[in-house]
Amino acid sequence: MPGSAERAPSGAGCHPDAAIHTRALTKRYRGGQLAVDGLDLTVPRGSVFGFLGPNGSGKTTTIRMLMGLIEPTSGSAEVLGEPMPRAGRRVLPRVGALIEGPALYGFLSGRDNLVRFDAADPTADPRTRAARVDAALDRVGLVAAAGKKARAYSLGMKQRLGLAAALLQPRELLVLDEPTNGLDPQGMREIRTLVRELAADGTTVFLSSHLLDEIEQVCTHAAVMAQGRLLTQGTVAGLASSTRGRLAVTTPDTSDAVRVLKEHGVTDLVVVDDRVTGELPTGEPPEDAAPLDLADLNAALVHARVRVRAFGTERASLEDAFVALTGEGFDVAG
Ligand SMILES: Nc1ncnc2c1ncn2[C@@H]1O[C@H](COP(=O)(O)OP(=O)(O)OP(=O)(O)O)[C@@H](O)[C@H]1O
Repeated sequence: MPGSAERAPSGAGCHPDAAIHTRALTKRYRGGQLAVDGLDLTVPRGSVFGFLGPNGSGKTTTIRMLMGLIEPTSGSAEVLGEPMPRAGRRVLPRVGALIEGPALYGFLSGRDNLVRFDAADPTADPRTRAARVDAALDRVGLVAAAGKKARAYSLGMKQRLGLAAALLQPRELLVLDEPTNGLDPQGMREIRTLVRELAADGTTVFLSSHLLDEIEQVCTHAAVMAQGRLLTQGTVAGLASSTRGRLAVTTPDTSDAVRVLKEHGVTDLVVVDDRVTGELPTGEPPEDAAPLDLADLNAALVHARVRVRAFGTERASLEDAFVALTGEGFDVAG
């Protein structure tokens, strides 16, 4: 189906290296709302992929299409190399999902909730159920609280129990919709640690968030959505480095510093009080390290007898990248 506005370089067909691959995926709700507009998304296997966008940008709608919960209006989606929703019965057992909070029975203990989830899975052998449940509780750090009623759990514990349910079977892909939404900082940290651990075991994790900070802390890759459209996707380091940090030098010898920096190709120099900032020459900085010539630059300043109090780059964040992409801050209501 050759579309008109395709940007993905690869042709149609199977994408075995991608955990998720969509092509021109579009959802228009019955009321006319275009929630997802021509989405070309590629989530590499083994990545921790952050699906980022303000409220209402189409993240949940995308996830619901990927999981076969709603039909796309047009376009296609592959999950673990298989077309969705068509191959749902084959694909979904290999995917653990936590969407819009877990459905828990408050009057049951954490352990009994998991027993109930496991029993609802026709492929799960009842003879090994207890071992599976214990392993899942252990995985999310809920062994000590396993006997407590779920309604007495904190929100973070409930999220962890939901994750445990998703982890009763080995999964190739975890899809988490806003997993830290509503959690306190401690709960957020716990979920992030868990995501990192799961990813370290080789599970691909696809998580949506409206928190840039969170994506930056746990994700290797990210895609940025706004108003149903994909603004960009790539490695987190790459996205941030496309908005490079400025060089900043603190010195009492500002005019000498400006001269030396200019000689070394630094541009757009600005002096404010005892601080000189400028754009580093565009070389080919490695994705996640400081540009190569930083040490030489520092040495050159010292050699020219510029007294340097502080020297470094102001690190560009994903937030800077987002602002550069959209020209606006991140807290945009949908
Ligand atoms: N069932 C629905 N019927 C009509 N419009 C909908 C429906 N669900 C979502 N929308 C609209 O589609 C757009 C995208 O919503 P979606 O929930 O996918 O965004 P989101 O990025 O996940 O945001 P949030 O984090 O707030 O859930 C919004 O404008 C929303 O109002």
